[in-house]
Amino acid sequence: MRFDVISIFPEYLAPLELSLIGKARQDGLVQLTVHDLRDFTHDRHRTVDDTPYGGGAGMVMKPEPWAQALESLKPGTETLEAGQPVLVVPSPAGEVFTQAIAEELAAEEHLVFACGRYEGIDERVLEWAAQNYRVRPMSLGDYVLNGGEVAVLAMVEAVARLLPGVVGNPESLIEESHQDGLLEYPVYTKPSDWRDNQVPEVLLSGNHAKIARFRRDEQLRRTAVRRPDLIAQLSVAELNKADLGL
Ligand SMILES: Nc1ncccc1[N+](=O)[O-]
Repeated sequence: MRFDVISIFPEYLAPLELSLIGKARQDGLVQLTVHDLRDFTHDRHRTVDDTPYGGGAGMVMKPEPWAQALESLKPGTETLEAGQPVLVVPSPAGEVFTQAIAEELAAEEHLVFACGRYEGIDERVLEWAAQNYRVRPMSLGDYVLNGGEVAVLAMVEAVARLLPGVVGNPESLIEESHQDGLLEYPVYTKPSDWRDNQVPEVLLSGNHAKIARFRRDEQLRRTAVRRPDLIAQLSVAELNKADLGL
C-alpha cells in the first residue's frame, strides 16, 4: 500500500521510520513518502501562505503549491479498478476518524495526506482536487492542533498496522478496543500477587468459557462506565447477557 504525505514540516513525520511502521517500510509492505510542500514553490522565500480574504487573524495556505504537489503524485494514472486515491485532509472540521474508517482506508491502494498549517488550506484546493481524488476531511477529535502532522502520525499508524504482515501476530488485532464496538478488557501478567494486589481468580482457573465471559463482562462494564455513548449502539440482548455489576 502506498502512502504519500505532504507537509511543510516533513521532519514531523520522522517517527514513521521507527518500530513496526518503519519495519513494514523496510520490508516493502508499505511505501511511504513524505513531500515538502515548499518544494512546489518557486519564489525566493518559498512562500506557502498569505493573508485571508475577508480579513481575520492568521494566514491561509496558498492554493498553487498544493495543486502542484498533488499533481506531482500523478493521480488519475491509477488503474481504473484501483480507483482514485483518497486524499485525507486532517482538520478539526472533518469527519471524526474511527477504527471503522481505519479499516476502510486499509483496503485502499493509495492514500495521500495533506497536512494543513496556519488557518488551513484555501478551500478551492479541496474542490479542485476532487477531480482526481476522493477528498476526505478527517478529524482526530474535537480539539484544535497546530496542524495536520500529529493527526497523520496517528492515522497512518492506525491504518498501516491493519495491513497483512505489519503486526507480528494478527491475533493481536482481534479483541482490541473498538473492534466490536466495545472497549477492550483489562489485561494482567505475572506475578499473580503483586504488592498484595491479586489477579482476578477466574483468569487463573483455566476455565476458558468463564474467562471469555469475564472478559466480555469487563468490556461491557468498562464501556458503560467510560463510554456510555458506545453502549447506546449495543443490542439489548448483548447487554442482558452481561453481568455489569454496576
Ligand atoms: N484537531 C485538529 N486540529 C488541527 C488540525 C487537524 C486536526 N485533526 O484532528 O485532524
